[in-house]
Amino acid sequence: MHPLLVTAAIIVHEGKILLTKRKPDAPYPLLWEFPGGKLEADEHPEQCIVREVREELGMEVAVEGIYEVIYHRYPERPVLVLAYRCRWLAGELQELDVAGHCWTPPELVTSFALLPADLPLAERLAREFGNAHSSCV
Ligand SMILES: Nc1nc2c([nH]c(=O)n2[C@H]2C[C@H](O)[C@@H](COP(=O)(O)OP(=O)(O)OP(=O)(O)O)O2)c(=O)[nH]1
Ligand SMILES: [Mg+2]
Repeated sequence: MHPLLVTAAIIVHEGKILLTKRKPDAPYPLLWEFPGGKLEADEHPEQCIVREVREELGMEVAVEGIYEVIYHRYPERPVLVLAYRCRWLAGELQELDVAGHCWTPPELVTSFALLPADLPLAERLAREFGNAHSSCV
């Protein structure tokens, strides 16, 4: 089966990363994830992530670049998650279409009850951002 195409936003602000909680009535309820969602027909993935962050949180973001591409097999179907680094430009954060949010230090992302596809992403964030100030030789 072809994977579902999904975009996700890695938003780093003041050294913390934004995680959102999935709504109780969504698939995989109440798990934590990076804001984002499914690519629509004829939509560029970078437009998709900007739209999803706006719809879910009311925030305007700029896409800085691709961070990671994750292929994961869920029991129902595989997904291909395009995770983009994004910068918060404007707009107050509002929980418009999420059940909660948390700004978390990069090294703690792995301790959240995340969607399974996001684990490698969380580990990479902890490695690359978490010890950025203490691992220089
Ligand atoms: N948004 C998001 N989805 C993810 C992540 N990791 C991951 O496996 N997914 C999966 C879960 C879902 O199967 C799919 C995206 O679902 P979604 O529920 O966010 O899609 P959406 O925002 O378009 O929601 P809707 O319009 O169907 O309500 O991708 C992630 O970090 N962020
Ligand atoms: Mg979503």
